[in-house]
Amino acid sequence: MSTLLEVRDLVKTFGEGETATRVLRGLNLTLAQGDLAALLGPSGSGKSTLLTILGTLMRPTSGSHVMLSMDMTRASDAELTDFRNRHIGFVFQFHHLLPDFTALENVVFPTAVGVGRETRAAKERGRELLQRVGLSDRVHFRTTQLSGGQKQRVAVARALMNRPELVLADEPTGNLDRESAGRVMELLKEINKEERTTFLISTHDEKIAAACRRQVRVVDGTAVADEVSLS
Ligand SMILES: Nc1ncnc2c1ncn2[C@@H]1O[C@H](COP(=O)(O)OP(=O)(O)OP(=O)(O)O)[C@@H](O)[C@H]1O
Repeated sequence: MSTLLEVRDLVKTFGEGETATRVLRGLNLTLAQGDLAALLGPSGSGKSTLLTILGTLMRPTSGSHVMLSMDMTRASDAELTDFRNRHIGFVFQFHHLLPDFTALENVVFPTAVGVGRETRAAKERGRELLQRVGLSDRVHFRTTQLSGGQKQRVAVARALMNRPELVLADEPTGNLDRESAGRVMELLKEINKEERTTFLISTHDEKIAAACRRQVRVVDGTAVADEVSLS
């Protein structure tokens, strides 16, 4: 399998001097194209920090970060923004949908920001994605008219809008009941299989982690213990 991204000796320190907190302490991780990986670790171990760096939303203090053969540590802010829009999707614990907009408008939004308007092709893709996540009958519903699980499925559709190679999900099921959580996880698995989209999913839920092919554990911000499940 070809390598999608690699970080080596990744260090992230917040603050300076006596109050400095060293969160990531030389972390190594390689993701292959098509990986479906859970990111586990105790609260405060640095999972969100790692996802934020991999999403190019924050720079590491030191270490290397290469994705799709591009050296992220040498890229300008504008290059990072462009790269992020093209290649990375995000799903968060809280859906972060725009409340006054419909499901379709929320899904199309990332593209609309990129090109300055909602093209017909973008709307078509948005509709297809909403159908894919099982919400074809909710296309024109506003965010406020959707259940928690439905909102999170809209957020998954939105993350896929620009056909990203990598989707970073930070506790995507953390706010959902067990049944909705299971359904969202099933959906991520199907998309991973069908489109070979790579997923890195941070979770405290061992059941969600077990549904992934890889389990990556952050231990003391230092080592990453990696277990590849056989199922
Ligand atoms: N901007 C910041 N400034 C200072 N410290 C920070 C900042 N962001 C995170 N931290 C610290 O870094 C550590 C790791 O936080 P992070 O959110 O990455 O952990 P996590 O593993 O995602 O935790 P959880 O499972 O609870 O979400 C915490 O001790 C946190 O206080």
